[in-house]
Amino acid sequence: MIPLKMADRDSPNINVGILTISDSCYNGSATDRSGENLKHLVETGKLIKGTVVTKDIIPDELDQIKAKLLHWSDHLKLDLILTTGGTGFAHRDVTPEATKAVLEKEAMGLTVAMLKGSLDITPMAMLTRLVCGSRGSTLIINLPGSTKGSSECFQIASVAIPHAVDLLRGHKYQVERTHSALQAEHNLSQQHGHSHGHSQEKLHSSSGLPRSRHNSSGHQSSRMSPTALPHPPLLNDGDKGNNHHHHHHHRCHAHSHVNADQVALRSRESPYPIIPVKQAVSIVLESVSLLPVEPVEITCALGRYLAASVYAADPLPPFCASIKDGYAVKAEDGAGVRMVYGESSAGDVPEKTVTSGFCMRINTGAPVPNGADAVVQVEDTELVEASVDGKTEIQIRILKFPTVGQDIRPVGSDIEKGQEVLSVGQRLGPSELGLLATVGVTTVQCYSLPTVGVLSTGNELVEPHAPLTEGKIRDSNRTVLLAQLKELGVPSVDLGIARDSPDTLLQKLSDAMDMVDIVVTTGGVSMGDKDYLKQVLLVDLKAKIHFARVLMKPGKPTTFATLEHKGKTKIVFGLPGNPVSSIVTCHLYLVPAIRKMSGCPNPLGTVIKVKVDRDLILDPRPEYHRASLTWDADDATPTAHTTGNQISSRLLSMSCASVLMMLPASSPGASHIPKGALVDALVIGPV
Ligand SMILES: Nc1nc2c(c(=O)[nH]1)N[C@H]1C(S)=C(S)[C@@H](COP(=O)(O)OP(=O)(O)OC[C@H]3O[C@@H](n4cnc5c(N)ncnc54)[C@H](O)[C@@H]3O)O[C@H]1N2
Ligand code: MOO
Ligand SMILES: [Mg+2]
Repeated sequence: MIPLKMADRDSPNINVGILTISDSCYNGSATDRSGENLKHLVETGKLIKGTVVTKDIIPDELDQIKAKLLHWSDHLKLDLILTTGGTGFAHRDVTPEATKAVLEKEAMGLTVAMLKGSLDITPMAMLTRLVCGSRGSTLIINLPGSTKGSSECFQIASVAIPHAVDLLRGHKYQVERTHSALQAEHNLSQQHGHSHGHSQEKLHSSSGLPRSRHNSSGHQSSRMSPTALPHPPLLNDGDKGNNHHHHHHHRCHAHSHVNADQVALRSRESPYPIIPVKQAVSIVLESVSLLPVEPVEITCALGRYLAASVYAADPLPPFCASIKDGYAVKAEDGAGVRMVYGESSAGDVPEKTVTSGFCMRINTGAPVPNGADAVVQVEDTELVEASVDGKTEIQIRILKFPTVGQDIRPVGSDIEKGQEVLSVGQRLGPSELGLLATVGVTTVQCYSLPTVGVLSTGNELVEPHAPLTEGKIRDSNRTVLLAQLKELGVPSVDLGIARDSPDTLLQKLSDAMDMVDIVVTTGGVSMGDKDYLKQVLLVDLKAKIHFARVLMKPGKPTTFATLEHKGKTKIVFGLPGNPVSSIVTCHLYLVPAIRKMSGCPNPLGTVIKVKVDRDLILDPRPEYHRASLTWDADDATPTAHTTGNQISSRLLSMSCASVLMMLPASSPGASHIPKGALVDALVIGPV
């Protein structure tokens, strides 16, 4: 029996590619059971803590195998490639040969361990020709083609994989440290040196480290120079309203290991499966956790969620209080004439007692004097006799027979002593803050708020105030997202604009990780050769990409990742760059995530039924169609008015939109929604 080793929870996440090499699987005459099984084994996390970043099936062709291995190791910078198939003695079996051709270092130990383990199971194992080794920081392991054989061998190898991956990564950092030192030295000698870009180029040659063919951007440069940390951007307090500043002209000292120059080799199909919105939302909500509890002053607590119930220490009212302006009487005296004997006004303590035949003038909120058991409102009385100067009443007549307790609030009738007035998970709106004030609780335990960094990406972007030169457009996404965060009351950090370069992205993201819990980027997540975000997340930041495509319109390339930074889990939302796509996905994923982290027990937005005001043609993807609402006087259901052309670049389609109509995907039987039909709509703004 092969011992099963559980994946170490603290070990780093391993980015895995699974390559099935088989003519018959490739041409469809066989199903790829082995590849699917390996994927499953990785995903269950029992053997290694890994993510299957990509999976492919190719024929037993030497050149194709080599090209794929090169691409996955040099371009995708995977930690681990598992191949299955093509390792036998058949004429077409060339996987070991292709693997050998790309390896820089062979790992005989892995091969021998797998062979030994397999021989214990079947002597036929002696016919396998598995090759293992490393290329750059990628570990490549050949596994047999059979499901049983490949899973047995993978189990054996898995014991050593995390450590091997660590070593391969560690090697990289060690070289990086050398480079950092060289760069620091270089910076000193240059004093006020030129552009960092040039100095780095120079360093590559002066460091004496080779710039090899397949590691052109790989092993010889620093991730971050310790000598020139950029200024931190401004932290915006959720409710301070100063969130439109950021630092320009960051000097970029990070060096990404993403290979940016192999455009021709980029994937032509996204390796990420398209998942339904519901699943994407679940993944997001499962991946984020409640933030720690902190004491919050009542003056800063608007919009926060309570982490501890609040109880009343005193009853309210604390004394029997009058509900009306009138006279405190003894009910048993009935209607008729009374002598007016003094006054109880709010804030004072009545000194006299009401006795039979007497009453006391009283105001709303004033304590009911001893002896009185009812209040008669002034409207139900008439004046019988006033003092000569008209300043006081001497006698009045009660016109209606009073009942005991009439117009009196007994002690604790609004809030009992010890009563729970606010419970865990409640959002502190204005009224809830009032309750806190009422019960005299000026500091409450609330869940902390996440700090959210907002980064725009794109070479085409300029600041809204900057002149528009040719080929440029103004960055609107950042303004929208920062405003959205302000509306939610969460602190934000304006991370500015990142150029479409892996180095800049890495720099901005690395800087952000120290400052924020969540980074929201827009742009650079689709299929373009300059869409680097996912690669930087995977390769440089060792992030786990939970999903990168969602079946929705707009918002298809929405990307969600988590990464470990200094012992904390950081959340990254890579929203699509199209202005409408970024807003819609912000409402669907970011806002619920923020709500959950801040302690909101039901983080999903409100969905209502709306009536469509015209025929709507359905899209092949489920669509989030923007609309404004009106109400007809005699109809409880609002009518939804489309905001017009729904193309995801058209920001005007968001203007005045208070709901996103959630239209289903078209199907052969249903191509449109008829005028007057009811559809679900997510409320996204004031209605
Ligand atoms: N070959 C494919 N191309 C595209 C696909 C696809 O599946 N295959 N998906 C399309 C979809 S859907 C979307 S949405 C976009 C998403 O693109 P990215 O997230 O990579 O964003 P960019 O390419 O950087 O920009 C897209 C678009 O948005 C404008 N933009 C970007 N940032 C801003 C900003 N801050 N303010 C205003 N406008 C911004 C940018 O100029 C582009 O026009 O990809 C499709 N392509
Ligand atoms: O899905 Mo993209 O978001 O069309 O616009
Ligand atoms: Mg793009």
